[in-house]
Amino acid sequence: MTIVEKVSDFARHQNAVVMSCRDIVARYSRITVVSGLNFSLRSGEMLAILGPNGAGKSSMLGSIAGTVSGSGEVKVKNQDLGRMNAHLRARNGIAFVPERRGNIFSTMSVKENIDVGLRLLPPEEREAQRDFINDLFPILKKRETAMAGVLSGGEQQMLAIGLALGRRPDVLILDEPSQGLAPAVFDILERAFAVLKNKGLALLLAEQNVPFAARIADRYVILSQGQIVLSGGKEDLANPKELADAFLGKVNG
Ligand SMILES: Nc1ncnc2c1ncn2[C@@H]1O[C@H](COP(=O)(O)OP(=O)(O)OP(=O)(O)O)[C@@H](O)[C@H]1O
Repeated sequence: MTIVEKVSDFARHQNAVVMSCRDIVARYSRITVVSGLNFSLRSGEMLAILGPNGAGKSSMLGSIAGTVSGSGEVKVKNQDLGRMNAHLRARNGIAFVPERRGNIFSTMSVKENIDVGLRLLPPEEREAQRDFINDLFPILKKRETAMAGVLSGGEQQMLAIGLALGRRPDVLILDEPSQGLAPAVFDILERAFAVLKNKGLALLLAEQNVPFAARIADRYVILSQGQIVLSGGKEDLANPKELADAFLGKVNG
């Protein structure tokens, strides 16, 4: 491949739709809390799902990742994962970092946690992916023998993301990664997300922290009572306070 072909191949790859979701529904028993959500996500793009407590962000992400009951089409690279369980969705390109780093194993070491993520990769590819994760978050290498449960909140969040990246996903779904973290950690996460976007990952982020989302997201939707009430792009995200005010106004009626 010539350099020109390589560059245009990269550009094509950057623009490709990686995930498309249609008619996403989330429910608990017979109560529907999210319905009729439609969106798509391109390679190298981050979509932020904004909204207050109880808007349905976690339920929406859970329905897409397969951890919350629901329905809808969840296409990743043109394969519909919508009827698969969470485990199969994970094998087919979706990595999910739940709220409060709920995917990490606190009584296992940092290295053992990363091993859990890597186990779905062919053995010969695991060390390169481990190196990638350690380059993204060097603290994970430094603390590899520490128990996950003794890490700081920020370190745990990095581990949760590192674990999720182990299987080299196409889509990384993050539920409020900034929650409870020191602002210094925001910088580390922002840099890491930029690297992941450059690599062509598609990122779906639920956040209540609008200024944090505005630093890294390319587009946003605002969720209220389980429905998208507003959507927009970088131009609105450049003014996170206005957006937060507008969305609180909207949500509050
Ligand atoms: N396990 C559950 N059983 C029943 N209802 C639930 C359950 N989890 C969430 N809900 C309800 O679903 C609705 C959406 O909640 P969800 O947690 O998805 O919102 P959210 O936007 O993620 O808010 P938060 O930021 O507080 O997590 C709320 O009315 C909530 O009470």
